[in-house]
Amino acid sequence: MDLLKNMTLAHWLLVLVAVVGLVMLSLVVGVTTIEGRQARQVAGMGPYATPTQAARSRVAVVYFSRSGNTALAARHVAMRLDASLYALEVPQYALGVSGLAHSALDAKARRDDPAKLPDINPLTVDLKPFDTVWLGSPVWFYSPAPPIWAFVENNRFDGQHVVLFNTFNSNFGEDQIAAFKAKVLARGARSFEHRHVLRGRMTQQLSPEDMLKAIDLEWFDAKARVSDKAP
Ligand SMILES: Cc1cc2nc3c(=O)[nH]c(=O)nc-3n(C[C@H](O)[C@H](O)[C@H](O)COP(=O)(O)O)c2cc1C
Repeated sequence: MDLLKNMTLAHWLLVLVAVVGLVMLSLVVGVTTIEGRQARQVAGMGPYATPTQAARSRVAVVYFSRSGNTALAARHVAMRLDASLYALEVPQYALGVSGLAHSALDAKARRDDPAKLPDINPLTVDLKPFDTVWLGSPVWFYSPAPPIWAFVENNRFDGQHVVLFNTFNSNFGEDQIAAFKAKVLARGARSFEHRHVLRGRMTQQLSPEDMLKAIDLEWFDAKARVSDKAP
């Protein structure tokens, strides 16, 4: 009791800072633990290899994924469309606390200054053989994640139909999708569509199987878009 009575405002502020710090730390550790578990869960699902030149369609699927969910969606789309599949790698966004921090900081930086884009590998893909290009990305800070913006910045889509697809937990900004569409059209695309799958907040998310069911239903079956597969 004496200890409490003798505490000054500075002491209380220190306690507050320590408590806030601990809460933040446990949040970050919680998020990275869940992300790691999910990534391991989806890693082996839906294996897909691009078909040989003769068999493949005129559809490409290019995607970035940090914790594997967009990658699973991309493999699924590619499988349905006999598409060529390309993954964009950004090592500094790897799973873990450091990767999470880099992801968040870079997403914020790009929102503040659209020219701030990360290095992606590959930087370019030969898209000439394709009529339709699907671009996949998680949503970070209400916008497609920086790597897919970097891909659009460094590639052309002349005369192509581009489909942006996103996995996300809760919300994205229509203004960000409109800006992405404008960028894709400015890089030569003839048309643009947006498809998305809501996974739900971290503690109550769709299972990977249910996410794929939602994709089948909402992106393919319900709308039965005829433009997906090249003739
Ligand atoms: C840095 C960061 C920011 C995020 N911001 C959002 C957001 O603004 N809205 C949202 O719905 N989900 C957000 N998410 C969640 C991801 O979009 C979601 O978990 C996505 O499915 C992950 O895809 P991936 O497994 O392919 O990386 C964010 C995730 C990270 C790591």
